[in-house]
Amino acid sequence: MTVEGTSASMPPRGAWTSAPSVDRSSVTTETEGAEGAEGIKLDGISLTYNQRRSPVHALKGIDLDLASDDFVCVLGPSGCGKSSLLNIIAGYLEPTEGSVWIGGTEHIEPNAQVGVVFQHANLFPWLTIAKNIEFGVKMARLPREERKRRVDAYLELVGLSHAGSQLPHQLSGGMKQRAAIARTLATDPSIVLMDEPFSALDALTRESMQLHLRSIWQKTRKCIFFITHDVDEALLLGRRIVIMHPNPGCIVQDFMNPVFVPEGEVSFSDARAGKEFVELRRFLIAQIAVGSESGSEIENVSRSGADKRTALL
Ligand SMILES: Nc1ncnc2c1ncn2[C@@H]1O[C@H](COP(=O)(O)OP(=O)(O)OP(=O)(O)O)[C@@H](O)[C@H]1O
Repeated sequence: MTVEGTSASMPPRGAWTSAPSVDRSSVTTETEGAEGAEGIKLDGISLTYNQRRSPVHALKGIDLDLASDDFVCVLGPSGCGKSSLLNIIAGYLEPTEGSVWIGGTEHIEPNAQVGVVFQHANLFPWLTIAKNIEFGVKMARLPREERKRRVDAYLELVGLSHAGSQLPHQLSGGMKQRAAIARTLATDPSIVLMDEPFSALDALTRESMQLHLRSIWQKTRKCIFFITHDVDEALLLGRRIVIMHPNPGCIVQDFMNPVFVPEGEVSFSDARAGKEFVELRRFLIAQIAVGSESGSEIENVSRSGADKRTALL
């Protein structure tokens, strides 16, 4: 596949979705969500925030089908509605129009099927890492042995078996974020929503977290909806990539990632150096820039992700 220069013109859709390096056999292409698959189906989602001065049309006509084992990375300029969409899938926000289907059931409020990981770990500072992870599992009212088994399993999965008895302040930023991921996964959600989970980490820790997450996904095969501003991160992690544009927020690209590298095949640094990776990165940056220009009006009034979440919760 060749992506020319930094032109934002779209390549033929077929060339992106039939990339030979990607196995689409388990990816939902039909509207399975409403019929019983455990993925997500977004059906005509629109969202308008009713501000006092003028309404903000944050999302319009979003249709998306995700398979139960999809790892989709969502890219787009600030203010294009990524977090709003995540909050709707989580059940924190009600869409103005449209519906969310998970496992054949309309999803209208937060429940244990959907786990969320935010930019900051938000661990309880007075609980050990093991107790933090156990917290969500306790809510599920599982027997004590099962809780312990889960906590141990998820500590191991995120590489924190040695740190279960420590308090959050004794851990590095990356370890805290791994603990937050373990806490979410331990409740066994079928869908994991991640809103820029690594953006507060330094470059080295971030890469190590990316490796961890890819490995976790390959072991658990959960459906992951991952928002990022980092094009490289999307290309390294996402088996599928969605690009949104603002004003109002909509999906302009949705394709299987032709440069996705399964664990153990090529290192991230080798993957990044690949010709196709470089061309695709350039193309995606240009795509995002086009959205950024068309959405400059919205961008000016965009509030920080943290503010919005505080306002919502
Ligand atoms: N609670 C709110 N009230 C009013 N407008 C909001 C609210 N939350 C978000 N918006 C607006 O909705 C639009 C989409 O915002 P959203 O946060 O979903 O975008 P985003 O792509 O996640 O942005 P970023 O990448 O900066 O986090 C923006 O114009 C934003 O200002």
